[in-house]
Amino acid sequence: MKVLLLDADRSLGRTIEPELDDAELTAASSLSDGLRLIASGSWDLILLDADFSGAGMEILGRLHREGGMAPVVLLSSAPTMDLAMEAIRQGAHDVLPKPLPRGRVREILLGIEEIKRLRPLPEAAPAEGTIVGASSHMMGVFKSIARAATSDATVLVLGESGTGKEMVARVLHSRSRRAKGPFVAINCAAIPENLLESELFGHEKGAFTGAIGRRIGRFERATNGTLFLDEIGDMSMALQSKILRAIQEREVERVGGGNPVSIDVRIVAATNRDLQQAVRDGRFREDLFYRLAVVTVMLPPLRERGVDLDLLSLHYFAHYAREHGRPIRAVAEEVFNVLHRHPWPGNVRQLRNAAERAVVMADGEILLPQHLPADILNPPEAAGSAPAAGGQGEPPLVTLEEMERRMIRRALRETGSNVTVAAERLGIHRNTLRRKIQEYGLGPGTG
Ligand SMILES: Nc1ncnc2c1ncn2[C@@H]1O[C@H](COP(=O)(O)OP(=O)(O)OP(=O)(O)O)[C@@H](O)[C@H]1O
Repeated sequence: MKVLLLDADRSLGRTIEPELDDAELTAASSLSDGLRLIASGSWDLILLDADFSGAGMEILGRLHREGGMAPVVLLSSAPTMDLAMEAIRQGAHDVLPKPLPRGRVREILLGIEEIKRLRPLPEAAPAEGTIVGASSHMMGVFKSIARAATSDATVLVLGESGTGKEMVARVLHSRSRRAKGPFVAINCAAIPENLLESELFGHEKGAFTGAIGRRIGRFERATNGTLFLDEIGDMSMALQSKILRAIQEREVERVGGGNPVSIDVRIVAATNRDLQQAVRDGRFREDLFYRLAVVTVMLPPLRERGVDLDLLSLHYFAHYAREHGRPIRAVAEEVFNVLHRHPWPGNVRQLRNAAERAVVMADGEILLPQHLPADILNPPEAAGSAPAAGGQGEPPLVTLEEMERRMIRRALRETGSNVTVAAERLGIHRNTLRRKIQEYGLGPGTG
């Protein structure tokens, strides 16, 4: 970064030098030098004394009119409200009193750097229901979906809450030969056990107290389509047997009913529980497990998906900017650093919610870290000291690849993107670091 200081007081340069880090300072103390330097260089920041040869405000106004790209910070040993307001009207980036408050110049430089490193929002929105992802794990998921969609095989979708299990079920349906048929979803954990059976299989009139008419169950309603059994791991053993029977025999019996009704339904089941452990513990029928898991799709938690976090957040920032009519056109790089530090226990659902809240808070064209919800800006793992190994408060495990990515981001941030120094601090050769920066897409301008 190149900083130009226009001030008659030559000692000011020495005062701010320690705050410049890697930035390069050029100073001018006379008007002619100042004007020549302004015209000659492309500056990242201009620090301009309001009294500079009696022409500070005039220079500011001229830079503004000429549409100079460098932000100008006006310095004044006697700042007043009128001066500050006039300076802002004339396009000043900021107004600082002299002597300069310690640390302010560094803050301004960091802010400029942050705003310069932006990622544009995608303009075109993918079709509703598109699963966003480009990580190698998600590529595997897409392949499984593509293969499974062309058959009637039962699919078991596994993953933590909010990882997109229902989305996968819907895509499986919409890409299958049953796409024109119904997609019927039922959350087995949300319906009380005594009602679940008649919800699934239906009941005849008078089957039990309150059964005033015949009711068609979800299995029957999904005929020629797909039945999505969500949270299947929470079902009682008795109902598990009935589901197994329905799948095996391809027919259901309504509660209190006589003749079995044949069904032509494709089953997709999902759970956020460890079903194999449930089988070992005797809480889930092994035969049903194998019936359901003809094809298994495993959705990784968001914190392990690396590049998907960036794609998903850009996707949802753009989505909500359109929905709420916000003119956001880009996102500051630091926003992604903050998002990558968060453990995302609620996975994509939580990210989606955070993205909407950030968009609503954003008041300009650029979405900045301060627009993110407070719980995301201050992740629990950053607070307090490291808990004992295996303790409850321990941050969740992430892949080594994700850990490496985070450490590289941090090293780059803390060294102002100085690859040589960052490589030294990471204990690797700078060529290795350059390669990794490319691999992870962390370089400036690489998006
Ligand atoms: N890969 C993705 N691309 C775009 N949006 C996604 C993706 N994964 C999840 N979402 C969004 O996140 C939210 C949660 O997804 P979904 O309901 O499919 O998760 P789930 O695993 O079924 O959750 P639960 O276990 O709590 O039922 C939805 O709003 C969905 O649109």
